[in-house]
Amino acid sequence: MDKDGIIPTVDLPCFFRGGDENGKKKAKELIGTACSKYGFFQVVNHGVPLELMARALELSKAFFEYPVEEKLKCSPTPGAPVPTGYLCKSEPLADKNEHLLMFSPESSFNVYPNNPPEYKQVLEEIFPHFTKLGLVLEGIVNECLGLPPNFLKEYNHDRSWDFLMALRYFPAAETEAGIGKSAHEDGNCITFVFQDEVGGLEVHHDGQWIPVAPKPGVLIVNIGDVIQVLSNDRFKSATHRVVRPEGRSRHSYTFFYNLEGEKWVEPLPQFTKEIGKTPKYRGFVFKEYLELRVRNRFCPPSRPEDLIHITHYTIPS
Ligand SMILES: O=C(O)CCC(=O)C(=O)O
Ligand SMILES: [Fe+2]
Repeated sequence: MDKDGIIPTVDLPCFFRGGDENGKKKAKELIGTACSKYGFFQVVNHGVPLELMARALELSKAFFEYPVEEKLKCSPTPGAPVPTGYLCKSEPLADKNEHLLMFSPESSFNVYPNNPPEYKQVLEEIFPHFTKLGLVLEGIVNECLGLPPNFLKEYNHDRSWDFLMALRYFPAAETEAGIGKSAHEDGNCITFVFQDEVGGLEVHHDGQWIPVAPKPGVLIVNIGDVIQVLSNDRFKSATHRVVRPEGRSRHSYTFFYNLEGEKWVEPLPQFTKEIGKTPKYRGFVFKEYLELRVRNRFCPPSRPEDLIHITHYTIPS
């Protein structure tokens, strides 16, 4: 975040069109600093077609307007790492939103709405653009962390746990706090977000909540807990939340560039013994952490301090 409260924006065309080594170097420097200071940045010229992003938002607005019976036709299939399809979160949960979730178009867990008729096709079309961008940004993060070439790509080679969510946040009433998604950190590797003109995403930095102003076509990128642990806190998984505005719905999409569930996560030797530092986390199997987080979301503990965060694995110093 600059002094004016705007999170850094990075232009990415050099990574898609090749050439321009100077542009690449500049973008990498910006991203490296943003990841260690804030855990958040924004990207433009990211390769995801802008008209597809706009169309996806339009279609999810139409979908979430349908009566609940229609939306429930797209109910979760059991067995997926996280429930796919349509899910509504409202009373008694603090977070008031509804979402539609899908894994990659090849996944047998996906359930799609029949209406609006074009929705499935647009979701299936946009998904691989995020996979591609995830790979590009993972490569940049790999370089910024000074890891051996392709280290993260090889470590995180299985794309079957990546998922995309279309979200609708209910309008807040005049008398309520209007939380749409409570303060949290993302548990995955890298997240992409795009939001409509309503806004509402906020990042916690230096004790303050900083709004991420909506800008059409811009993608917000944030580092998740897995990268924070691997890098032994070199890169930050920042706390963020969504505030619901009064009187109007807010729509967004999030793409979670994830990790396969059986993967072992622990601080890498490059950030511990090779530089004489102690690990800040004990190792864990990724899916165990994910399960604890899913349980948190659907059966929240009565005391907020009992919510599971990555600090669950912290080694006391
Ligand atoms: O809707 C948004 O803008 C962000 C949602 C979010 O933080 C999440 O799904 O983890
Ligand atoms: Fe998040």
